Amino acid sequence: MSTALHAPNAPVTDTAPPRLEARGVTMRFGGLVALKDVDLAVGSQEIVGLVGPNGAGKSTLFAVMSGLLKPTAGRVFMDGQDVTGSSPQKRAARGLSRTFQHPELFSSLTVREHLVLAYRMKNAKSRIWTDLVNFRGFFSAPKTEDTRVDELIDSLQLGAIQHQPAAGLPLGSARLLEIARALAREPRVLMLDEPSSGLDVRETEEVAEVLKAVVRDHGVSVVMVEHDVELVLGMSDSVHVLDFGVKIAGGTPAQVRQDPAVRAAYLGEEIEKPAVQRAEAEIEQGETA
Ligand SMILES: Nc1ncnc2c1ncn2[C@@H]1O[C@H](COP(=O)(O)OP(=O)(O)OP(=O)(O)O)[C@@H](O)[C@H]1O
Repeated sequence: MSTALHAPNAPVTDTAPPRLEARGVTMRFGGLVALKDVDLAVGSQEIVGLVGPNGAGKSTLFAVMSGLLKPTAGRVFMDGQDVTGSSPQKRAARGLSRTFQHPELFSSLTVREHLVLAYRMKNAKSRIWTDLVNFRGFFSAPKTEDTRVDELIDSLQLGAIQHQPAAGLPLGSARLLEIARALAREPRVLMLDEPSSGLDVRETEEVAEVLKAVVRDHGVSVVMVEHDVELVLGMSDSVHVLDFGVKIAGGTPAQVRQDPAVRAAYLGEEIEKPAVQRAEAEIEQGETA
């Protein structure tokens, strides 16, 4: 069964500023330039993929955008508001939610309880502590909370395991739970750190399908760091490629797939030699023969 979810975000017109934007971001760690003058924008209900070889600067850009790191230069904006100096908590209050590469779940709480807790963090903070000492007071939840949690469980296809404790969940389910938990906070932008890490092909496909449905049903924007290039190219509206801290390409998956610099630097393919170079090489070979 699939329940239509109410989109928590008001529709945004085409002229609206990006939901999340990095502008001219440079990050230095001592003498090392981890990011150099990088731009990246995440529009309304857009899926944006960020890829690049190891050490390219993806995690650093993620940290700058989520507020864990303050850039050496450049700015970060949410809906046109400068949030460069804002903490991760303040950005969360503005509608930024993120997952981590290694799901950080409470082993004894059930799948459903994780979502109830996350929902209350956003909507009813004062109830969290009374419920925790009130013998699983989670069960006396108000209707709107139940409805919202049911919607998330349905949307992320967690129904069959909703009463299981997080301990012992397969990694694919744990990742879906992490995404559901991030969505329970009703974000405008969801940042995903390696959503397919450690998953097999079937689980990766499942996560990709669920993510596409999430964007459609929740009206949320997604930006993800991901090593699985095919996954990113297959599901993103736009893809950005970092190499040695520099953004070497950005565009639609088709544009990025064809980009010679990406193919050379990232996909390990040689750029086809221009005709002149080929001719020169042939002459050289002829002379030495
Ligand atoms: N806190 C730090 N202090 C010093 N150098 C750092 C720090 N964080 C990252 N770096 C360096 O910055 C560069 C970019 O690292 P980053 O982790 O952002 O790359 P990445 O693209 O996420 O790599 P990976 O795919 O391996 O996770 C690397 O050379 C890394 O060693």
